[in-house]
Amino acid sequence: NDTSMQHRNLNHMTREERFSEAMRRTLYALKVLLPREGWTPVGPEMKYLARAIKEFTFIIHAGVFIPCIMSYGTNEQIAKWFPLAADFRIIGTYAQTELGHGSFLRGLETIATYDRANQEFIINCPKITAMKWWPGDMGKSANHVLLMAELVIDGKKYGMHGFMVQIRDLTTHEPLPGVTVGDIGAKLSFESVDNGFLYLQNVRIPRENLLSKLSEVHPDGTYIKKGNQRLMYGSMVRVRVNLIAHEIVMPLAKACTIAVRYSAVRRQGLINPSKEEVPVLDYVAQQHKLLPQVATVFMAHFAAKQLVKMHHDYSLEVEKGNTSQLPELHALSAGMKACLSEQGAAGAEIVRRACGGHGYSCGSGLPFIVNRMLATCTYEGENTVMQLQCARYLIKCADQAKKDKLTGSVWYLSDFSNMSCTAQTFGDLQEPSVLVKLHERRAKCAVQHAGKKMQNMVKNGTPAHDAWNMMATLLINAARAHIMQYVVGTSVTYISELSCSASLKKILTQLCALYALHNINSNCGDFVKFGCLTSAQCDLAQEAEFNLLKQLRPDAVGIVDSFDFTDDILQSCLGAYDGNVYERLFEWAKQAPMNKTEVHQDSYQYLQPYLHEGRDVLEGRGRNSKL
Ligand SMILES: CCCCCCCCCCCCC/C=C/C(=O)SCCNC(=O)CCNC(=O)[C@H](O)C(C)(C)COP(=O)(O)OP(=O)(O)OC[C@H]1O[C@@H](n2cnc3c(N)ncnc32)[C@H](O)[C@@H]1OP(=O)(O)O
Ligand SMILES: Cc1cc2nc3c(=O)[nH]c(=O)nc-3n(C[C@H](O)[C@H](O)[C@H](O)COP(=O)(O)OP(=O)(O)OC[C@H]3O[C@@H](n4cnc5c(N)ncnc54)[C@H](O)[C@@H]3O)c2cc1C
Repeated sequence: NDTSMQHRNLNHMTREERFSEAMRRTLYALKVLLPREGWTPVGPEMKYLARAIKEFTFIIHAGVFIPCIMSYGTNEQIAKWFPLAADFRIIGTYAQTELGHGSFLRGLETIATYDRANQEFIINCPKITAMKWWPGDMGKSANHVLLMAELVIDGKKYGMHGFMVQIRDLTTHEPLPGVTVGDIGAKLSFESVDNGFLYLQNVRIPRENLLSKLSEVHPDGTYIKKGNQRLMYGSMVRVRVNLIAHEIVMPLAKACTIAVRYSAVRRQGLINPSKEEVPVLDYVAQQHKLLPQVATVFMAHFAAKQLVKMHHDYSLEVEKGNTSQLPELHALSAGMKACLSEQGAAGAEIVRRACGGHGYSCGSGLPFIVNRMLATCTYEGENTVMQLQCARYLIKCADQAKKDKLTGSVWYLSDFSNMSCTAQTFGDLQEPSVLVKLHERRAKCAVQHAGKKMQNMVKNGTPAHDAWNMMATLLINAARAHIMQYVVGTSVTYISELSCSASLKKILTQLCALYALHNINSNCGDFVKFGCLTSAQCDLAQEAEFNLLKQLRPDAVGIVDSFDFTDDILQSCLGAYDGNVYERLFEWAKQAPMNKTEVHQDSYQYLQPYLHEGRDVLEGRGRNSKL
């Protein structure tokens, strides 16, 4: 109810207005509105905030830069920079991606050369492709960066390290000497974020600005490794784990709320010719578009909770020096981020399209969500690259499964029990345990299939790296299959352990079965190819899905209402709680800047001569038409 937090209509604002409005609102919320324990905003307001603000600023500052200080800094460095960053007295970003490289980190070209005489690092972008490009909050907001650069001592390269680099004056906010920085221009979404470019030429920083939890450089230039160097990639793992809830589950839930509510209101066409027009939600085709996406919200939410818990447990172990969980966590977080962002972004577009013409209007609130979700497929690890990282781990585990009993998320790779499906009715295929087994078997076969193909190629003389490249599509499919079995399995477990009413558990179980069956029916080639299902059982799987659509239809609106988004959060003429779609659309359109005046003078000047000629002809004064 705080008017300072109410959204102005984003579609009627310029990019610069949105940039400064997001900054005003973010700072107001984080520094004025929210109770804080130390730096962390706490209490129910924080949860509301994460749902409420359509356009944050300082996502990277809060979500990446500060956590990196904690992960890569020594206690002294944390004591120095954390309080400043936590209180927004310095604004930072995570500057890793370059104009020439984003996925292949070993190809990054920015270098930090140690100058022993002055005990400083000299930072350089040796050529244009080395310029940092994309980091959020960097173009106009940040005055510091956590710069990921190649450490060089006496000509020897030591790999990517993190350096704290000040880029703007703390009084004037002007770029410092040797710093060229700015905004990279208009993007598909994130209009309020100043993703930036940063060109550094002979910028000097003190030796103490190398974040030294994992390695350090002594004054004489001696390099000391202090821990598992893979922990340098830790910030990306943490963001991948956290972004699923914030940037995939939440936006998809908003899109589903809008589309399901609108579909319950929008009447179009007849099912029974003798009856009146029906709400489009009565069409099974519409249910088939919307309800599996609603199910995805819940299943992704349950799986993400499990992954966050796994990351938390791993973090506690790392504090004790045990990094043994890192490979599995990296593979799972990379795979989950890739597969759920792919599903989420595709799902948001499916439900947008299901709203017809008005789904194409920004007044629906859907283009904003769809465009923003598309970015999740690219940032924090491009999806293909992430799926291949996941597959790399699975192939290794499949080899190990031949001699060891595996545990954790890959346990099923060493399960050699009979996994054939005995389902005789579509009801059998709605059973959670049957659906879990089917997904495990499909994943196991997909991993083994990809591995076998590569082994055969290598046996026939193909170099391993070429076999890997040529089988990439099978490896990506194996990664997807692995994640799907993880999502279905964790969701079934989560729901079974949930203490809630029987009616709620029934709905959640139906949604879980719908998610699993939709995945089976969308990938039935794999399920038949790997002997998981017969062709007749595939027919049953389709029947099972359609039956669930029918069962869930009466509760569809109630289910999305349970996401509890206010109208101000949704900012949607189609998804408002009162269902007054047409009045809201008309009101919204009238507020558009284009309608500030009845006549748009700038364009009228071009049209005027022709209109006047037309007027004269119609009033009998003009010359005949040239035509
Ligand atoms: C209010 C706040 C809320 C916060 C919520 C979050 C909101 C988020 C909003 C999001 C806003 C956008 C933010 C975007 C930020 C960014 O995009 S930051 C930049 C992201 N960039 C990347 O992710 C780069 C991706 N590339 C890589 O990670 C690496 O290049 C690679 C692909 C992994 C390859 O690296 P390389 O060193 O070449 O490795 P390999 O040879 O393939 O493997 C070597 C071994 O290392 C293991 N490994 C690789 N990565 C990791 C890791 N992250 N963790 C642990 N281990 C890793 C890999 O498995 C190999 O192991 P072995 O098989 O045992 O050899
Ligand atoms: C909205 C947004 C915000 C961002 N914020 C930040 C930030 O704050 N900080 C930051 O450092 N970066 C940020 N990034 C950059 C982001 O991390 C990179 O864009 C991302 O890692 C992808 O790298 P790339 O752009 O080099 O793509 P590329 O890797 O060049 O991808 C191009 C194509 O090559 C393919 N490809 C690449 N490598 C392989 C491979 N090994 N095998 C098979 N195919 C491959 C990819 O699949 C893709 O199809 C942001 C990006 C976006 C879009």
